[in-house]
Amino acid sequence: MEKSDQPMRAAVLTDPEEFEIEERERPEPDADEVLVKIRNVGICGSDVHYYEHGRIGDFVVENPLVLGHESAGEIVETGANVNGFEAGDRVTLEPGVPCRRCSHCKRGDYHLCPDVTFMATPPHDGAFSEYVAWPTDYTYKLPENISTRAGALCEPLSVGIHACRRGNVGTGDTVLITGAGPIGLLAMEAARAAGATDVIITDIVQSKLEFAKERGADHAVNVAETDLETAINEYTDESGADVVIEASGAEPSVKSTLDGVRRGGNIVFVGLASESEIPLDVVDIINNELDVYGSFRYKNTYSTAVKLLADGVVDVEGIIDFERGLDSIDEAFERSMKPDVIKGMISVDR
Ligand SMILES: NC(=O)c1ccc[n+]([C@@H]2O[C@H](COP(=O)([O-])OP(=O)(O)OC[C@H]3O[C@@H](n4cnc5c(N)ncnc54)[C@H](O)[C@@H]3O)[C@@H](O)[C@H]2O)c1
Ligand SMILES: C[C@@H](O)[C@H](N)C(=O)O
Repeated sequence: MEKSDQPMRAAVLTDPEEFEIEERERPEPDADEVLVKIRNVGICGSDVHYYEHGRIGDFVVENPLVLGHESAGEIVETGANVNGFEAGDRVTLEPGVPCRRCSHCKRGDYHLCPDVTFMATPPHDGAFSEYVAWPTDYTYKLPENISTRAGALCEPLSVGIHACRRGNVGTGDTVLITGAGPIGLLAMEAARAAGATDVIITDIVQSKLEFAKERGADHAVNVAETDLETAINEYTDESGADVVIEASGAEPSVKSTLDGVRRGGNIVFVGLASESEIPLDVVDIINNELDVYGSFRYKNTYSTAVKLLADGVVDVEGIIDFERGLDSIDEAFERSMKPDVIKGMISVDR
């Protein structure tokens, strides 16, 4: 067991586009918590957004903040009441911890808890640091065959799994995924795991579409050059996709979901558009009896993500473009802003 009276290093966002590596007190695990030595943390688009703009909507970085919510590492200490976990266990951390008492939590919709503490969402610190103390009920063991790099990406995979569950993706389905970023690509993995036999993916960056095809998309449509409806009609014998998962957050893409879905099909909105009000043809939704779902974060997906990874049903590590140590976090964030980059990974003890 490591000594817990030593300080730790953390990358702290002190100003827009400025990290400082600070020495901080190492957290003490509470009775129901484990202390985790963080190994890997993925860089998410929301981290990059806070880095660039200092805010996402109503969430404003008012005080220095540790970013990072896609994390995995190794337990080094356990709280007094902890059972079932021990030092040396490699784990992934679900970043949202709810109150466990409100009506949403009690209904099982803990991801909708208004008092959730979500890593790297102001004012709560995230995981770009050497240690994090975390409650065991939001901590998941990684079997031997899952790396902590992959374990960290249980987070965006969870977003994909939840979106597929919301859209009821099933065996033999044709799924249209708009946006081939990390969320779109991992939604594709989740859709395949749920039984989708045909996946059509769109983007406006050709290299991302080529990458999506290498990763198994049946068709990749560059919607900057090709009309989506025409392409979908061609690939689905005029019927449309059973499920559309909007994972770009781009306004034209949000609108085009109605062109891609079949009559009676499902649309799942995952991507967060910069404009929250986007006109959609309600008569079209009624006449075609479409089911339209919002998909917010996830619930009860981490165990599934770990099982899918352990069984080799999904791949997440393949989306990592580059890996950097904590000291190179500025460079990693600058690089993550380039449009052809999919996923940067911080390896804390690199
Ligand atoms: N609902 C949730 O819980 C949740 C969770 C995580 C992320 N998100 C959101 O999901 C979206 C995707 O996340 P990401 O990390 O993959 O982002 P990303 O920016 O890496 O990927 C978005 C992709 O969409 C592409 N794109 C842009 N315009 C397009 C268009 N008109 N048609 C098709 N593709 C287009 C971009 O080129 C990019 O490849 C973001 O809006 C993010 O904020 C939502
Ligand atoms: C769910 C998570 O990946 C997302 N970026 C959020 O902050 O809500």
